[in-house]
Amino acid sequence: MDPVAVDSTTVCHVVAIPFPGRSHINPMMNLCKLLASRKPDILISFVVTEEWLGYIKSEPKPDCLNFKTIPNVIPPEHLKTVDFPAFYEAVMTNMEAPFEQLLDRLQPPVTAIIGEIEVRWAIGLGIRRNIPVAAFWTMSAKFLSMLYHFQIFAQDQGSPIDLLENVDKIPGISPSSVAELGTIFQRNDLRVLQLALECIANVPGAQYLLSTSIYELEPQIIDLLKATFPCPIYSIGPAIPYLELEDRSLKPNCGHNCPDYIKWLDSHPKNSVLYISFGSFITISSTQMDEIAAGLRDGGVRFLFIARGAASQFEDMCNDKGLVLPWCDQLKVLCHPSIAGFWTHCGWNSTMEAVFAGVPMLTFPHFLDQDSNSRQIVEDWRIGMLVKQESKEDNFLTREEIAEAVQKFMHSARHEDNEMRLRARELRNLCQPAVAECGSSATNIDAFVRDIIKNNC
Ligand SMILES: O=c1ccn([C@@H]2O[C@H](COP(=O)(O)OP(=O)(O)O[C@H]3O[C@H](CO)[C@@H](O)[C@H](O)[C@H]3O)[C@@H](O)[C@H]2O)c(=O)[nH]1
Repeated sequence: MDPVAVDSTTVCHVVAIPFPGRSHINPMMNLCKLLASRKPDILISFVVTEEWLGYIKSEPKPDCLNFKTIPNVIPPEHLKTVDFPAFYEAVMTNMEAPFEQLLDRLQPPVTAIIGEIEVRWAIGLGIRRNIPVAAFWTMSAKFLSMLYHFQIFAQDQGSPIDLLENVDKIPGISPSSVAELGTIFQRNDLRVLQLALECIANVPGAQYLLSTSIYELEPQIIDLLKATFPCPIYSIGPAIPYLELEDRSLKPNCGHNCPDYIKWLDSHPKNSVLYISFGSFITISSTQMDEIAAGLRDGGVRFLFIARGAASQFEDMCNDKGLVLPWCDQLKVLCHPSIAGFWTHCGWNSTMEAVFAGVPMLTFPHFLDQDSNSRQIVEDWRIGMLVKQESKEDNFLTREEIAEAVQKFMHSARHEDNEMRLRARELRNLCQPAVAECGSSATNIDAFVRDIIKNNC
């Protein structure tokens, strides 16, 4: 890595420490790019493991941002989902010491830390070292509020799952969200939830809280969080790569530099393609993947399917109807005019990208916050439909169910005057101005930069 160039205009040295995972590193990097775009003389050290540096070192980054590494003290990426609770635990326990040693070596001295909330030790370390911490949350404001109020309520009361069975009211949580918490506790590993609650319990020790939501999207919840936490809260979302949408090589009809999948999208009519991706983290069983492939074929809709490691297995199913790829530039795909809808697992980054692009969603939640995001999409914002009303144990879809669901969804999503599509456009028109000059998120980013410089640099 290049030594950091520090010149006389450097005013502030911020260290960013994301949770090691694509859907955490991406929004943290997007936040850093936003900070750099508003204040190019800020100095940012972006800390990842050596393994992660290998994945991201060639990605574009602002000049004021430098990658810094700690050793690979956690299990490798390819083993992450084999035992996620053990991976999560390792992040909580193994990364702090090497991070602190790195902190001692960084020059000029660090003036603020942007620490992801799920990196449990970041806030405590900041308190111990007298370095202010901005706690960074990569999920919805609603999910943060639910978990925070639940852990306050649950303190010293035994097993959370037993607690939820006998309660219909928890201060700060609406009765419908208490029911949602029940589903979340049933569907997820209790060790992971326990660790997530421990992380969230630390938030009141932070000097600042950065939310990747947009104020206009969750105004009441963000106001509730402001009344709950002692520190200032800045909703700066969406933390997605909208600054890069201007890249000519990924626009429709962009000529010879264009990736083949954008050319393929260019060749199809407006609102005609279903985009399918289940994020960077969850593993879909091979049996379920086979059903998805067969259901898409039988459903007869045009699709672009991101199958990650399994992509090569499904190429044969495509004929002239679809394209299967391991990965793509998701926001650019979602913003392409030929995309009619997005079949998603409801990760928060994907949700925000679809909202930003004004694309309706077919929801298929699996893990942690995804049930809650799905409810927001389908019930609160009315910009999507659930792929199947699943029972508590069964989140499996047959090919017949898939064929029927994608046909029904596409029938609605492709029509300009369909209510779900109109609502998605309305929400886009509410959210895109937030990132424009003087919009709520742009104003909050400026306020955050001003505050950390005024208070800490
Ligand atoms: O072909 C692809 C597919 C995905 N992505 C990106 O991968 C990320 C996926 O993130 P997300 O939609 O949040 O899904 P997960 O990877 O599953 O995210 C985990 O982390 C999120 C943030 O904490 C949680 O909301 C999710 O539930 C959790 O599974 C996004 O930045 C996408 O743009 C691509 O760039 N190309």
